[in-house]
Amino acid sequence: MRAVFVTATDTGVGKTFVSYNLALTLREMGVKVGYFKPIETDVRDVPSDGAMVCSVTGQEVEEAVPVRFRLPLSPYAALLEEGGDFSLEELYQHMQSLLKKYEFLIVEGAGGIAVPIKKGYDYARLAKEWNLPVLLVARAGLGTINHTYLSWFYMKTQGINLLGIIMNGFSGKDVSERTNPQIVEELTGIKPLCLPYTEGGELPPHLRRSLASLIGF
Ligand SMILES: Nc1ncnc2c1ncn2[C@@H]1O[C@H](COP(=O)(O)OP(=O)(O)OP(=O)(O)O)[C@@H](O)[C@H]1O
Ligand SMILES: C[C@H](N)[C@H](N)CCCCCC(=O)O
Ligand SMILES: [Mg+2]
Repeated sequence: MRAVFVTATDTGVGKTFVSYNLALTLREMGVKVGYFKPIETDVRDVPSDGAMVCSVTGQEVEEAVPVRFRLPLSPYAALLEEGGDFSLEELYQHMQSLLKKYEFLIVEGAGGIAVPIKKGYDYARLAKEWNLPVLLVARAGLGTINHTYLSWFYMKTQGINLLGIIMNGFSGKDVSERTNPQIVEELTGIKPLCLPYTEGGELPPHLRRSLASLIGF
């Protein structure tokens, strides 16, 4: 496996947090790791997701995030609102060039797995057509059962290779956190990796190693 697609049950769930910690771990393991966020929205000057993970991989943000939009929207909505266009084929070719340059590539979506990139084309279709195995990031607390199950079920219908489910941001303040992991496992058959809310954004080494083991390192 030379790449992974990091998706989520929604926006703001921790895809970049997970990508950052994965990149850190692979770099520490001596792996030449790259990051690719094909499209980033909500960009004023420098793409924040790209800047965050490129601070670890050492890439130019321009290489990691080729398509940017200003408004905080899905890529498709941003196209409708801001105009312009981009080629999915060119983005795929860019990924191929990055796969030649790096030993492992972390690819991040925008928002959740069903977010539209163009009319009739969402991130599930991109992951499938780009032949990328997937990590699903989910929230830890109340509401995550529904979101996680729906995302898992949708990916199953699309024939996506789901490597793991990461439940992210355990705070100990939400009573549902006690049972959510068990219920998600019962519903999906996948034992989730549970990550705590972590000030500063860098997980402790043992949890970063658990993350890396999900992608075979
Ligand atoms: N486990 C965590 N501990 C502490 N802060 C976290 C954790 N996970 C995510 N965050 C913070 O929550 C916010 C949202 O996380 P993140 O940016 O990774 O979401 P995302 O899924 O990448 O969102 P988008 O769809 O915009 O790409 C960020 O400020 C991030 O630093
Ligand atoms: C702007 C945000 N940070 C993400 N990049 C895009 C989230 C799109 C969500 C679309 C939706 O699910 O309604
Ligand atoms: Mg992100």
